[in-house]
Amino acid sequence: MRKLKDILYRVEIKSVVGSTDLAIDFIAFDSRKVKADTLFVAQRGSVVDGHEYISQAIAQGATVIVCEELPSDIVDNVTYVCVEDSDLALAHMANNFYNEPSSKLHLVGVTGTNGKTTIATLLYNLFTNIGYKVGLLSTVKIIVGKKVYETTHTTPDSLTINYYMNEMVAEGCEYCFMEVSSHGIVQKRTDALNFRGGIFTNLTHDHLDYHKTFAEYRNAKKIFFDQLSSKAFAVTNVDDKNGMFMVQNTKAKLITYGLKNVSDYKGQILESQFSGMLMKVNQQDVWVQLIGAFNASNLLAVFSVAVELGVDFQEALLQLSKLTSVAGRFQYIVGRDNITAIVDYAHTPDALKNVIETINSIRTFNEKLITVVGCGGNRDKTKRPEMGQIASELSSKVIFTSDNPRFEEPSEILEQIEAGVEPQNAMKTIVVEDRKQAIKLACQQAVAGDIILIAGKGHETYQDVKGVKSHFNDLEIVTEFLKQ
Ligand SMILES: CC(=O)N[C@H]1[C@@H](OP(=O)(O)OP(=O)(O)OC[C@H]2O[C@@H](n3ccc(=O)[nH]c3=O)[C@H](O)[C@@H]2O)O[C@H](CO)[C@@H](O)[C@@H]1O[C@H](C)C(=O)N[C@@H](C)C(=O)N[C@H](CCC(=O)O)C(=O)O
Ligand SMILES: Nc1ncnc2c1ncn2[C@@H]1O[C@H](COP(=O)(O)OP(=O)(O)OP(=O)(O)O)[C@@H](O)[C@H]1O
Ligand SMILES: N[C@H](CCC[C@H](N)C(=O)O)C(=O)O
Ligand SMILES: [Mg+2]
Repeated sequence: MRKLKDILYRVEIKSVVGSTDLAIDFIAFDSRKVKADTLFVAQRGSVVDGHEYISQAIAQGATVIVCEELPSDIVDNVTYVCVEDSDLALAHMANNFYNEPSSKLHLVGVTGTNGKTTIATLLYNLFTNIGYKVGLLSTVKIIVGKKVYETTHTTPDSLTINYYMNEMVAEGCEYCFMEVSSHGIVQKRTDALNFRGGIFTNLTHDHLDYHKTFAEYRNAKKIFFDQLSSKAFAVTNVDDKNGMFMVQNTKAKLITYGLKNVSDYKGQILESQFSGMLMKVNQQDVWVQLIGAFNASNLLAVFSVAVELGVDFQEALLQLSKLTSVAGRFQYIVGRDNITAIVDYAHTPDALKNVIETINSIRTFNEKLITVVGCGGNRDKTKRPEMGQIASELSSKVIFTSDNPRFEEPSEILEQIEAGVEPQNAMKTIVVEDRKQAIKLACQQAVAGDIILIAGKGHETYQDVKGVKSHFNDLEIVTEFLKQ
Protein backbone atom coordinates (compact mmCIF):
# COMPACT_ATOMS: atom_id res chain seq x y z
CA MET A 1 0.00 0.00 0.00
CA ARG A 2 1.34 3.46 -0.94
CA LYS A 3 0.54 6.99 0.21
CA LEU A 4 -1.01 9.36 -2.34
CA LYS A 5 1.65 11.99 -1.70
CA ASP A 6 4.38 9.51 -2.71
CA ILE A 7 2.51 8.41 -5.79
CA LEU A 8 2.26 12.03 -6.97
CA TYR A 9 6.04 12.46 -7.15
CA ARG A 10 6.97 14.23 -10.44
CA VAL A 11 3.31 14.75 -11.45
CA GLU A 12 2.59 18.25 -12.76
CA ILE A 13 -0.23 19.33 -10.43
CA LYS A 14 -2.52 22.32 -11.03
CA SER A 15 -4.54 22.09 -7.80
CA VAL A 16 -5.54 19.71 -5.01
CA VAL A 17 -8.85 19.51 -3.14
CA GLY A 18 -8.69 17.29 -0.03
CA SER A 19 -5.93 15.40 1.74
CA THR A 20 -2.93 13.73 0.08
CA ASP A 21 -2.10 11.77 3.23
CA LEU A 22 -4.19 8.83 2.07
CA ALA A 23 -3.38 5.18 1.47
CA ILE A 24 -3.89 3.95 -2.08
CA ASP A 25 -4.54 0.28 -2.77
CA PHE A 26 -5.20 0.36 -6.44
CA ILE A 27 -5.01 2.68 -9.48
CA ALA A 28 -7.53 2.46 -12.35
CA PHE A 29 -8.27 4.51 -15.46
CA ASP A 30 -11.40 2.51 -16.28
CA SER A 31 -14.35 3.26 -13.99
CA ARG A 32 -15.60 -0.31 -14.48
CA LYS A 33 -12.52 -1.61 -12.64
CA VAL A 34 -12.75 0.71 -9.63
CA LYS A 35 -13.04 -0.86 -6.16
CA ALA A 36 -12.60 0.41 -2.57
CA ASP A 37 -9.71 2.87 -2.01
CA THR A 38 -8.95 3.22 -5.70
CA LEU A 39 -7.27 6.20 -7.31
CA PHE A 40 -9.23 6.84 -10.52
CA VAL A 41 -7.54 8.67 -13.40
CA ALA A 42 -9.90 10.41 -15.82
CA GLN A 43 -8.39 10.35 -19.32
CA ARG A 44 -9.71 11.99 -22.45
CA GLY A 45 -9.90 9.11 -24.93
CA SER A 46 -10.55 8.77 -28.62
CA VAL A 47 -14.11 7.49 -28.06
CA VAL A 48 -15.27 8.96 -24.73
CA ASP A 49 -14.01 11.33 -22.03
CA GLY A 50 -13.09 9.58 -18.77
CA HIS A 51 -14.18 12.73 -16.88
CA GLU A 52 -17.76 11.62 -17.56
CA TYR A 53 -17.19 8.53 -15.40
CA ILE A 54 -15.95 10.31 -12.27
CA SER A 55 -19.27 9.94 -10.36
CA GLN A 56 -19.48 6.27 -11.33
CA ALA A 57 -15.92 5.75 -10.05
CA ILE A 58 -16.77 7.43 -6.72
CA ALA A 59 -19.96 5.37 -6.40
CA GLN A 60 -17.80 2.24 -6.78
CA GLY A 61 -15.35 3.26 -4.04
CA ALA A 62 -12.79 5.65 -5.55
CA THR A 63 -11.29 7.89 -2.86
CA VAL A 64 -8.99 9.89 -5.15
CA ILE A 65 -9.78 11.40 -8.54
CA VAL A 66 -6.96 12.55 -10.80
CA CYS A 67 -8.36 14.71 -13.61
CA GLU A 68 -7.54 17.58 -15.96
CA GLU A 69 -10.63 19.55 -14.97
CA LEU A 70 -12.41 19.53 -11.62
CA PRO A 71 -16.04 18.35 -11.78
CA SER A 72 -18.73 20.84 -10.74
CA ASP A 73 -19.99 18.60 -7.92
CA ILE A 74 -17.18 18.00 -5.41
CA VAL A 75 -17.94 15.06 -3.10
CA ASP A 76 -16.86 15.16 0.58
CA ASN A 77 -14.11 12.77 1.68
CA VAL A 78 -12.84 12.39 -1.88
CA THR A 79 -9.49 13.95 -2.85
CA TYR A 80 -9.31 15.62 -6.27
CA VAL A 81 -5.95 16.17 -7.91
CA CYS A 82 -6.18 18.40 -10.95
CA VAL A 83 -3.23 17.79 -13.30
CA GLU A 84 -1.87 19.26 -16.51
CA ASP A 85 -2.02 15.95 -18.41
CA SER A 86 -3.80 12.81 -17.17
CA ASP A 87 -1.90 10.41 -19.47
CA LEU A 88 1.45 11.73 -18.28
CA ALA A 89 0.26 11.76 -14.65
CA LEU A 90 -0.76 8.10 -15.00
CA ALA A 91 2.68 7.21 -16.38
CA HIS A 92 4.43 8.84 -13.38
CA MET A 93 1.97 7.44 -10.84
CA ALA A 94 2.29 3.90 -12.23
CA ASN A 95 6.08 4.24 -12.06
CA ASN A 96 5.92 5.49 -8.44
CA PHE A 97 3.26 2.97 -7.36
CA TYR A 98 5.48 0.05 -8.41
CA ASN A 99 8.71 1.57 -7.03
CA GLU A 100 10.29 2.62 -10.33
CA PRO A 101 10.89 -0.91 -11.64
CA SER A 102 12.33 0.21 -15.00
CA SER A 103 15.26 1.84 -13.16
CA LYS A 104 16.19 -1.58 -11.80
CA LEU A 105 16.34 -3.20 -15.24
CA HIS A 106 18.44 -2.63 -18.35
CA LEU A 107 15.44 -1.59 -20.43
CA VAL A 108 15.66 -1.32 -24.22
CA GLY A 109 12.72 -0.15 -26.36
CA VAL A 110 12.24 -0.88 -30.06
CA THR A 111 10.24 1.42 -32.30
CA GLY A 112 9.52 1.64 -36.04
CA THR A 113 6.82 0.41 -38.42
CA ASN A 114 8.12 -3.14 -38.87
CA GLY A 115 10.54 -5.39 -37.02
CA LYS A 116 9.72 -4.45 -33.42
CA THR A 117 8.45 -7.87 -32.34
CA THR A 118 11.24 -9.61 -34.24
CA ILE A 119 14.04 -7.56 -32.67
CA ALA A 120 12.61 -7.49 -29.12
CA THR A 121 12.01 -11.26 -29.19
CA LEU A 122 15.44 -12.06 -30.65
CA LEU A 123 17.06 -9.92 -27.94
CA TYR A 124 15.02 -11.77 -25.31
CA ASN A 125 16.17 -15.10 -26.81
CA LEU A 126 19.81 -14.03 -27.12
CA PHE A 127 20.14 -12.84 -23.51
CA THR A 128 18.18 -15.85 -22.22
CA ASN A 129 20.48 -18.20 -24.17
CA ILE A 130 23.51 -16.56 -22.57
CA GLY A 131 21.98 -17.35 -19.16
CA TYR A 132 20.37 -14.12 -17.98
CA LYS A 133 16.84 -13.77 -16.65
CA VAL A 134 15.01 -11.51 -19.07
CA GLY A 135 11.63 -9.82 -19.52
CA LEU A 136 9.79 -9.16 -22.77
CA LEU A 137 6.82 -6.95 -23.64
CA SER A 138 5.73 -7.69 -27.20
CA THR A 139 2.74 -7.90 -29.53
CA VAL A 140 2.76 -11.68 -29.22
CA LYS A 141 3.22 -12.12 -25.48
CA ILE A 142 4.61 -10.77 -22.25
CA ILE A 143 7.34 -12.86 -20.66
CA VAL A 144 8.78 -12.58 -17.16
CA GLY A 145 11.77 -14.91 -16.96
CA LYS A 146 10.06 -18.11 -18.11
CA LYS A 147 6.47 -17.14 -17.24
CA VAL A 148 4.36 -16.31 -20.27
CA TYR A 149 1.31 -14.02 -20.23
CA GLU A 150 -1.26 -13.16 -22.90
CA THR A 151 -1.33 -9.57 -24.13
CA THR A 152 -3.76 -7.36 -26.02
CA HIS A 153 -1.48 -4.50 -27.06
CA THR A 154 1.97 -4.06 -28.61
CA THR A 155 2.70 -1.46 -25.94
CA PRO A 156 0.28 -1.83 -23.01
CA ASP A 157 -0.93 1.06 -20.84
CA SER A 158 1.57 2.41 -18.30
CA LEU A 159 -0.03 0.63 -15.34
CA THR A 160 0.28 -2.75 -17.07
CA ILE A 161 3.85 -2.01 -18.17
CA ASN A 162 4.97 -1.10 -14.64
CA TYR A 163 3.03 -4.02 -13.12
CA TYR A 164 4.97 -6.52 -15.25
CA MET A 165 8.30 -4.72 -14.82
CA ASN A 166 7.80 -4.88 -11.07
CA GLU A 167 7.27 -8.62 -11.41
CA MET A 168 10.41 -8.84 -13.57
CA VAL A 169 12.43 -7.18 -10.81
CA ALA A 170 10.91 -9.51 -8.20
CA GLU A 171 11.79 -12.53 -10.38
CA GLY A 172 15.40 -11.38 -10.67
CA CYS A 173 15.33 -10.25 -14.31
CA GLU A 174 18.24 -8.02 -15.29
CA TYR A 175 17.18 -7.08 -18.81
CA CYS A 176 13.88 -6.11 -20.38
CA PHE A 177 13.16 -5.65 -24.08
CA MET A 178 9.95 -3.99 -25.15
CA GLU A 179 8.13 -2.78 -28.23
CA VAL A 180 7.26 0.90 -28.31
CA SER A 181 4.36 1.60 -30.68
CA SER A 182 3.45 5.03 -32.01
CA HIS A 183 0.06 4.78 -30.23
CA GLY A 184 2.00 4.04 -27.04
CA ILE A 185 4.21 7.12 -27.49
CA VAL A 186 1.35 9.51 -28.30
CA GLN A 187 -0.71 8.21 -25.38
CA LYS A 188 2.38 8.54 -23.12
CA ARG A 189 2.20 4.86 -22.11
CA THR A 190 6.03 4.75 -22.01
CA ASP A 191 6.69 8.14 -20.43
CA ALA A 192 8.45 7.98 -17.04
CA LEU A 193 10.18 4.71 -17.94
CA ASN A 194 13.95 4.67 -17.55
CA PHE A 195 15.27 3.43 -20.89
CA ARG A 196 18.86 2.26 -21.15
CA GLY A 197 18.53 2.22 -24.93
CA GLY A 198 16.25 2.71 -27.90
CA ILE A 199 16.24 1.15 -31.36
CA PHE A 200 14.74 2.58 -34.56
CA THR A 201 13.95 0.03 -37.29
CA ASN A 202 12.22 1.78 -40.19
CA LEU A 203 9.30 3.99 -41.06
CA THR A 204 6.81 3.18 -43.79
CA HIS A 205 3.09 3.41 -44.37
CA ASP A 206 0.84 2.38 -41.46
CA HIS A 207 -1.65 3.69 -38.93
CA LEU A 208 -2.63 6.77 -40.96
CA ASP A 209 -6.14 6.26 -39.63
CA TYR A 210 -4.83 7.30 -36.21
CA HIS A 211 -2.00 9.72 -36.96
CA LYS A 212 -3.67 11.33 -40.02
CA THR A 213 -0.45 12.32 -41.80
CA PHE A 214 2.87 10.59 -42.35
CA ALA A 215 4.67 13.58 -40.78
CA GLU A 216 2.58 13.25 -37.62
CA TYR A 217 3.32 9.50 -37.48
CA ARG A 218 7.05 10.19 -37.98
CA ASN A 219 7.09 12.90 -35.29
CA ALA A 220 5.40 10.54 -32.85
CA LYS A 221 8.23 8.03 -33.25
CA LYS A 222 10.86 10.73 -32.86
CA ILE A 223 9.52 11.76 -29.43
CA PHE A 224 10.79 8.45 -28.06
CA PHE A 225 14.39 9.35 -29.00
CA ASP A 226 14.01 12.97 -27.88
CA GLN A 227 13.15 11.65 -24.42
CA LEU A 228 16.14 9.28 -24.01
CA SER A 229 18.63 10.45 -21.36
CA SER A 230 22.31 11.22 -21.93
CA LYS A 231 23.16 7.92 -20.20
CA ALA A 232 21.19 5.93 -22.78
CA PHE A 233 22.10 4.78 -26.28
CA ALA A 234 20.09 5.30 -29.48
CA VAL A 235 20.56 2.67 -32.17
CA THR A 236 19.34 3.71 -35.61
CA ASN A 237 19.01 2.17 -39.04
CA VAL A 238 20.90 4.42 -41.47
CA ASP A 239 19.44 2.60 -44.49
CA ASP A 240 16.04 4.05 -43.68
CA LYS A 241 15.56 7.60 -44.93
CA ASN A 242 14.20 8.64 -41.53
CA GLY A 243 16.96 6.91 -39.57
CA MET A 244 18.97 10.06 -38.83
CA PHE A 245 15.88 12.24 -38.46
CA MET A 246 14.75 10.13 -35.52
CA VAL A 247 17.92 10.74 -33.52
CA GLN A 248 18.72 14.31 -34.54
CA ASN A 249 17.75 15.80 -31.17
CA THR A 250 18.54 12.88 -28.90
CA LYS A 251 20.88 13.29 -25.94
CA ALA A 252 21.66 9.57 -26.06
CA LYS A 253 24.88 8.06 -27.44
CA LEU A 254 24.36 7.46 -31.16
CA ILE A 255 24.97 4.02 -32.70
CA THR A 256 24.23 3.25 -36.35
CA TYR A 257 23.62 0.05 -38.28
CA GLY A 258 22.98 -0.67 -41.93
CA LEU A 259 23.45 -2.93 -44.91
CA LYS A 260 23.90 -0.16 -47.48
CA ASN A 261 25.32 2.90 -45.77
CA VAL A 262 28.41 3.60 -43.69
CA SER A 263 27.62 2.62 -40.11
CA ASP A 264 29.07 1.43 -36.80
CA TYR A 265 27.59 -2.02 -37.38
CA LYS A 266 27.76 -2.82 -41.06
CA GLY A 267 26.26 -5.98 -42.52
CA GLN A 268 26.25 -7.71 -45.87
CA ILE A 269 24.41 -10.76 -47.16
CA LEU A 270 26.81 -13.13 -48.91
CA GLU A 271 24.52 -16.10 -49.57
CA SER A 272 20.83 -16.96 -49.01
CA GLN A 273 18.63 -20.04 -48.95
CA PHE A 274 15.39 -20.98 -47.17
CA SER A 275 17.22 -22.30 -44.14
CA GLY A 276 19.29 -19.17 -43.57
CA MET A 277 21.94 -16.85 -44.88
CA LEU A 278 25.65 -16.20 -44.67
CA MET A 279 26.23 -12.68 -43.42
CA LYS A 280 29.24 -10.48 -42.92
CA VAL A 281 29.06 -8.37 -39.78
CA ASN A 282 31.88 -5.84 -39.40
CA GLN A 283 34.25 -8.02 -41.46
CA GLN A 284 33.36 -11.30 -39.69
CA ASP A 285 31.33 -14.02 -41.42
CA VAL A 286 28.40 -15.60 -39.60
CA TRP A 287 25.75 -18.14 -40.64
CA VAL A 288 22.30 -17.08 -39.42
CA GLN A 289 19.03 -18.99 -39.46
CA LEU A 290 16.77 -16.16 -40.67
CA ILE A 291 16.43 -14.85 -44.21
CA GLY A 292 15.73 -11.65 -46.09
CA ALA A 293 17.45 -8.28 -46.14
CA PHE A 294 14.94 -7.04 -43.55
CA ASN A 295 16.02 -9.79 -41.18
CA ALA A 296 19.70 -9.07 -41.83
CA SER A 297 18.87 -5.53 -40.74
CA ASN A 298 16.97 -6.79 -37.66
CA LEU A 299 19.92 -9.01 -36.73
CA LEU A 300 22.34 -6.09 -37.00
CA ALA A 301 20.17 -4.13 -34.56
CA VAL A 302 20.15 -7.11 -32.18
CA PHE A 303 23.90 -7.54 -32.50
CA SER A 304 24.69 -3.88 -31.87
CA VAL A 305 22.50 -3.79 -28.76
CA ALA A 306 24.07 -6.99 -27.41
CA VAL A 307 27.55 -5.52 -27.82
CA GLU A 308 26.44 -2.17 -26.40
CA LEU A 309 25.04 -3.97 -23.35
CA GLY A 310 28.42 -5.56 -22.75
CA VAL A 311 28.35 -8.91 -24.57
CA ASP A 312 31.75 -9.71 -26.07
CA PHE A 313 31.88 -9.27 -29.89
CA GLN A 314 32.71 -12.92 -30.68
CA GLU A 315 30.22 -14.24 -28.15
CA ALA A 316 27.50 -12.00 -29.62
CA LEU A 317 28.31 -13.31 -33.10
CA LEU A 318 28.04 -16.91 -31.91
CA GLN A 319 24.72 -16.15 -30.21
CA LEU A 320 23.45 -14.48 -33.38
CA SER A 321 23.88 -17.71 -35.31
CA LYS A 322 21.78 -19.62 -32.76
CA LEU A 323 18.69 -17.43 -33.17
CA THR A 324 15.71 -18.89 -35.00
CA SER A 325 12.64 -17.20 -36.48
CA VAL A 326 10.00 -15.65 -34.25
CA ALA A 327 6.45 -17.12 -34.13
CA GLY A 328 4.47 -16.02 -37.19
CA ARG A 329 7.43 -14.25 -38.78
CA PHE A 330 8.55 -16.17 -41.88
CA GLN A 331 7.53 -19.40 -40.15
CA TYR A 332 7.46 -22.18 -42.70
CA ILE A 333 6.51 -25.82 -43.11
CA VAL A 334 7.18 -28.19 -45.97
CA GLY A 335 4.10 -30.26 -46.83
CA ARG A 336 3.05 -32.76 -49.52
CA ASP A 337 4.99 -32.73 -52.79
CA ASN A 338 7.63 -30.49 -51.33
CA ILE A 339 5.22 -27.53 -51.20
CA THR A 340 6.48 -24.84 -48.81
CA ALA A 341 3.96 -22.76 -46.87
CA ILE A 342 5.16 -19.59 -45.17
CA VAL A 343 3.12 -17.80 -42.52
CA ASP A 344 4.16 -14.19 -42.05
CA TYR A 345 2.76 -11.20 -40.14
CA ALA A 346 3.28 -8.82 -43.08
CA HIS A 347 0.33 -6.46 -42.63
CA THR A 348 1.84 -3.33 -44.15
CA PRO A 349 2.74 -2.64 -47.81
CA ASP A 350 6.46 -2.51 -47.02
CA ALA A 351 6.47 -5.75 -45.05
CA LEU A 352 4.50 -7.54 -47.76
CA LYS A 353 6.88 -6.31 -50.46
CA ASN A 354 9.95 -7.38 -48.47
CA VAL A 355 8.61 -10.84 -47.73
CA ILE A 356 7.55 -11.51 -51.32
CA GLU A 357 10.81 -10.18 -52.71
CA THR A 358 12.74 -12.41 -50.31
CA ILE A 359 10.77 -15.45 -51.50
CA ASN A 360 11.23 -14.43 -55.13
CA SER A 361 14.98 -14.10 -54.67
CA ILE A 362 15.15 -17.73 -53.57
CA ARG A 363 12.51 -19.56 -55.64
CA THR A 364 13.40 -20.90 -59.05
CA PHE A 365 11.56 -20.00 -62.23
CA ASN A 366 9.49 -23.22 -62.13
CA GLU A 367 8.25 -22.71 -58.61
CA LYS A 368 5.07 -20.62 -58.38
CA LEU A 369 4.31 -18.27 -55.50
CA ILE A 370 0.66 -18.29 -54.38
CA THR A 371 -0.06 -15.47 -51.94
CA VAL A 372 -3.06 -15.42 -49.60
CA VAL A 373 -3.56 -11.97 -48.05
CA GLY A 374 -6.13 -9.52 -46.70
CA CYS A 375 -6.26 -6.29 -44.68
CA GLY A 376 -7.68 -5.66 -41.24
CA GLY A 377 -10.97 -3.80 -40.73
CA ASN A 378 -11.14 -0.53 -38.71
CA ARG A 379 -7.51 0.15 -39.51
CA ASP A 380 -5.68 2.36 -42.02
CA LYS A 381 -7.68 2.07 -45.26
CA THR A 382 -5.06 3.64 -47.49
CA LYS A 383 -2.76 0.63 -47.22
CA ARG A 384 -5.39 -1.65 -48.83
CA PRO A 385 -4.93 -0.81 -52.56
CA GLU A 386 -1.14 -0.65 -52.05
CA MET A 387 -1.10 -4.17 -50.64
CA GLY A 388 -3.38 -5.34 -53.49
CA GLN A 389 -0.96 -3.87 -56.02
CA ILE A 390 2.16 -5.35 -54.40
CA ALA A 391 0.72 -8.85 -53.93
CA SER A 392 -0.61 -9.06 -57.49
CA GLU A 393 2.49 -7.57 -59.12
CA LEU A 394 5.01 -9.78 -57.34
CA SER A 395 3.22 -13.16 -56.99
CA SER A 396 2.28 -15.81 -59.54
CA LYS A 397 -1.25 -16.03 -58.14
CA VAL A 398 -3.04 -14.15 -55.35
CA ILE A 399 -6.07 -15.06 -53.28
CA PHE A 400 -7.46 -11.99 -51.49
CA THR A 401 -9.26 -12.87 -48.29
CA SER A 402 -10.38 -11.56 -44.89
CA ASP A 403 -8.05 -10.53 -42.05
CA ASN A 404 -9.90 -9.45 -38.87
CA PRO A 405 -12.76 -7.56 -40.57
CA ARG A 406 -13.73 -6.18 -37.12
CA PHE A 407 -16.76 -3.91 -37.63
CA GLU A 408 -16.34 -3.43 -41.39
CA GLU A 409 -18.01 -5.34 -44.23
CA PRO A 410 -15.43 -7.90 -45.52
CA SER A 411 -16.60 -7.48 -49.13
CA GLU A 412 -15.96 -3.72 -48.97
CA ILE A 413 -12.42 -4.19 -47.61
CA LEU A 414 -11.77 -6.68 -50.41
CA GLU A 415 -13.04 -4.25 -53.05
CA GLN A 416 -10.62 -1.62 -51.74
CA ILE A 417 -7.72 -4.09 -51.94
CA GLU A 418 -8.70 -5.11 -55.48
CA ALA A 419 -8.84 -1.46 -56.53
CA GLY A 420 -5.04 -1.44 -56.37
CA VAL A 421 -4.60 -4.36 -58.81
CA GLU A 422 -3.35 -3.13 -62.18
CA PRO A 423 -5.23 -4.45 -65.26
CA GLN A 424 -2.33 -6.64 -66.46
CA ASN A 425 -2.32 -8.47 -63.09
CA ALA A 426 -6.09 -8.92 -62.72
CA MET A 427 -5.95 -12.43 -64.23
CA LYS A 428 -3.70 -13.59 -61.38
CA THR A 429 -6.14 -12.66 -58.62
CA ILE A 430 -9.24 -14.17 -57.10
CA VAL A 431 -11.31 -13.25 -54.03
CA VAL A 432 -12.29 -15.87 -51.46
CA GLU A 433 -13.79 -14.06 -48.47
CA ASP A 434 -13.60 -16.99 -46.03
CA ARG A 435 -9.93 -17.24 -44.95
CA LYS A 436 -10.02 -20.98 -44.35
CA GLN A 437 -11.45 -21.59 -47.82
CA ALA A 438 -8.83 -19.24 -49.28
CA ILE A 439 -6.01 -21.24 -47.69
CA LYS A 440 -7.65 -24.48 -48.85
CA LEU A 441 -7.80 -23.20 -52.43
CA ALA A 442 -4.13 -22.18 -52.30
CA CYS A 443 -3.22 -25.69 -51.15
CA GLN A 444 -5.34 -27.29 -53.89
CA GLN A 445 -3.79 -25.12 -56.59
CA ALA A 446 -0.20 -25.66 -55.48
CA VAL A 447 1.80 -28.29 -57.34
CA ALA A 448 5.16 -29.87 -56.50
CA GLY A 449 7.76 -27.32 -55.41
CA ASP A 450 5.37 -24.35 -55.22
CA ILE A 451 5.42 -21.84 -52.39
CA ILE A 452 2.37 -20.55 -50.54
CA LEU A 453 2.63 -17.30 -48.59
CA ILE A 454 -0.11 -16.61 -46.05
CA ALA A 455 0.36 -13.01 -44.96
CA GLY A 456 -1.10 -10.65 -42.39
CA LYS A 457 -1.97 -12.69 -39.31
CA GLY A 458 1.30 -14.37 -38.34
CA HIS A 459 1.05 -15.65 -34.78
CA GLU A 460 -2.59 -14.57 -34.30
CA THR A 461 -4.94 -17.23 -32.98
CA TYR A 462 -8.24 -15.59 -33.82
CA GLN A 463 -10.34 -13.96 -36.52
CA ASP A 464 -12.13 -10.86 -35.21
CA VAL A 465 -15.57 -10.46 -36.78
CA LYS A 466 -17.86 -7.79 -35.30
CA GLY A 467 -16.04 -7.86 -31.96
CA VAL A 468 -16.24 -11.67 -31.64
CA LYS A 469 -12.88 -13.41 -31.75
CA SER A 470 -13.14 -17.03 -33.02
CA HIS A 471 -10.15 -19.36 -32.95
CA PHE A 472 -8.15 -19.13 -36.18
CA ASN A 473 -4.50 -19.81 -36.86
CA ASP A 474 -3.00 -19.77 -40.36
CA LEU A 475 -0.22 -22.24 -39.54
CA GLU A 476 -2.58 -24.83 -38.04
CA ILE A 477 -4.89 -24.64 -41.04
CA VAL A 478 -2.25 -24.81 -43.74
CA THR A 479 -0.49 -27.68 -41.94
CA GLU A 480 -3.76 -29.61 -42.00
CA PHE A 481 -4.40 -28.97 -45.71
CA LEU A 482 -0.84 -29.80 -46.74
CA LYS A 483 -0.59 -33.07 -44.83
CA GLN A 484 1.50 -35.62 -46.70
C1 LIG B 1 -7.11 4.07 -30.34
C2 LIG B 1 -6.42 3.64 -29.10
O1 LIG B 1 -5.21 3.48 -29.09
N1 LIG B 1 -7.19 3.44 -28.02
C3 LIG B 1 -6.60 3.09 -26.73
C4 LIG B 1 -7.05 4.10 -25.69
O2 LIG B 1 -8.44 4.02 -25.61
P1 LIG B 1 -9.41 5.16 -26.01
O3 LIG B 1 -8.66 6.46 -26.11
O4 LIG B 1 -10.17 4.73 -27.21
O5 LIG B 1 -10.38 5.15 -24.75
P2 LIG B 1 -11.92 5.52 -24.69
O6 LIG B 1 -12.74 4.31 -24.92
O7 LIG B 1 -12.17 6.75 -25.51
O8 LIG B 1 -12.06 5.89 -23.13
C5 LIG B 1 -11.45 7.06 -22.55
C6 LIG B 1 -11.20 6.80 -21.10
O9 LIG B 1 -12.45 6.56 -20.45
C7 LIG B 1 -12.37 5.39 -19.68
N2 LIG B 1 -13.70 4.79 -19.56
C8 LIG B 1 -14.37 4.39 -20.67
C9 LIG B 1 -15.60 3.76 -20.53
C10 LIG B 1 -16.16 3.55 -19.23
O10 LIG B 1 -17.24 2.98 -19.02
N3 LIG B 1 -15.44 4.00 -18.17
C11 LIG B 1 -14.22 4.60 -18.29
O11 LIG B 1 -13.62 4.95 -17.29
C12 LIG B 1 -11.37 4.52 -20.41
O12 LIG B 1 -10.79 3.55 -19.57
C13 LIG B 1 -10.35 5.55 -20.88
O13 LIG B 1 -9.39 5.80 -19.89
O14 LIG B 1 -6.52 3.76 -24.42
C14 LIG B 1 -6.88 2.44 -23.96
C15 LIG B 1 -6.22 2.23 -22.60
O15 LIG B 1 -4.83 2.38 -22.64
C16 LIG B 1 -6.39 1.39 -24.96
O16 LIG B 1 -6.79 0.10 -24.55
C17 LIG B 1 -7.01 1.69 -26.32
O17 LIG B 1 -6.49 0.76 -27.22
C18 LIG B 1 -7.45 0.24 -28.18
C19 LIG B 1 -8.19 -0.94 -27.57
C20 LIG B 1 -6.72 -0.19 -29.45
O18 LIG B 1 -7.25 -0.93 -30.28
N4 LIG B 1 -5.52 0.28 -29.66
C21 LIG B 1 -4.67 -0.08 -30.79
C22 LIG B 1 -4.99 0.74 -32.05
C23 LIG B 1 -3.24 0.14 -30.34
O19 LIG B 1 -2.97 0.79 -29.34
N5 LIG B 1 -2.30 -0.42 -31.13
C24 LIG B 1 -0.87 -0.31 -30.83
C25 LIG B 1 -0.07 -1.08 -31.87
C26 LIG B 1 -0.07 -0.51 -33.18
C27 LIG B 1 1.08 -1.14 -33.99
O20 LIG B 1 0.94 -2.27 -34.44
O21 LIG B 1 2.11 -0.48 -34.15
C28 LIG B 1 -0.48 -1.00 -29.53
O22 LIG B 1 0.48 -0.53 -28.90
O23 LIG B 1 -1.08 -2.06 -29.26
N1 LIG C 1 13.12 -4.74 -40.46
C1 LIG C 1 12.03 -4.98 -41.18
N2 LIG C 1 11.72 -4.22 -42.26
C2 LIG C 1 10.63 -4.43 -43.00
N3 LIG C 1 9.77 -5.43 -42.78
C3 LIG C 1 10.00 -6.23 -41.71
C4 LIG C 1 11.14 -6.05 -40.86
N4 LIG C 1 11.12 -6.99 -39.90
C5 LIG C 1 10.01 -7.70 -40.11
N5 LIG C 1 9.34 -7.28 -41.21
C6 LIG C 1 8.08 -7.75 -41.79
O1 LIG C 1 7.05 -7.17 -40.97
C7 LIG C 1 6.25 -8.19 -40.37
C8 LIG C 1 5.99 -7.80 -38.93
O2 LIG C 1 7.21 -7.90 -38.21
P1 LIG C 1 7.23 -7.63 -36.66
O3 LIG C 1 6.10 -8.34 -36.06
O4 LIG C 1 8.59 -7.88 -36.17
O5 LIG C 1 6.92 -6.06 -36.70
P2 LIG C 1 6.27 -5.12 -35.61
O6 LIG C 1 6.97 -3.82 -35.80
O7 LIG C 1 6.36 -5.73 -34.30
O8 LIG C 1 4.74 -5.01 -36.03
P3 LIG C 1 3.49 -4.49 -35.09
O9 LIG C 1 3.46 -3.02 -35.31
O10 LIG C 1 2.30 -5.12 -35.67
O11 LIG C 1 3.75 -4.89 -33.69
C9 LIG C 1 7.07 -9.47 -40.47
O12 LIG C 1 6.22 -10.58 -40.51
C10 LIG C 1 7.83 -9.24 -41.76
O13 LIG C 1 7.00 -9.52 -42.85
N1 LIG D 1 -0.75 -4.09 -34.64
C1 LIG D 1 -1.41 -4.09 -35.92
C2 LIG D 1 -1.61 -5.49 -36.33
C3 LIG D 1 -2.41 -5.74 -37.60
C4 LIG D 1 -2.56 -7.20 -37.86
C5 LIG D 1 -3.62 -7.56 -38.83
N2 LIG D 1 -3.83 -8.98 -38.75
C6 LIG D 1 -4.93 -6.81 -38.52
O1 LIG D 1 -5.68 -7.32 -37.72
O2 LIG D 1 -5.16 -5.75 -39.09
C7 LIG D 1 -2.70 -3.31 -35.81
O3 LIG D 1 -3.41 -3.48 -34.84
O4 LIG D 1 -2.96 -2.50 -36.69
MG1 LIG E 1 4.93 -6.01 -32.85
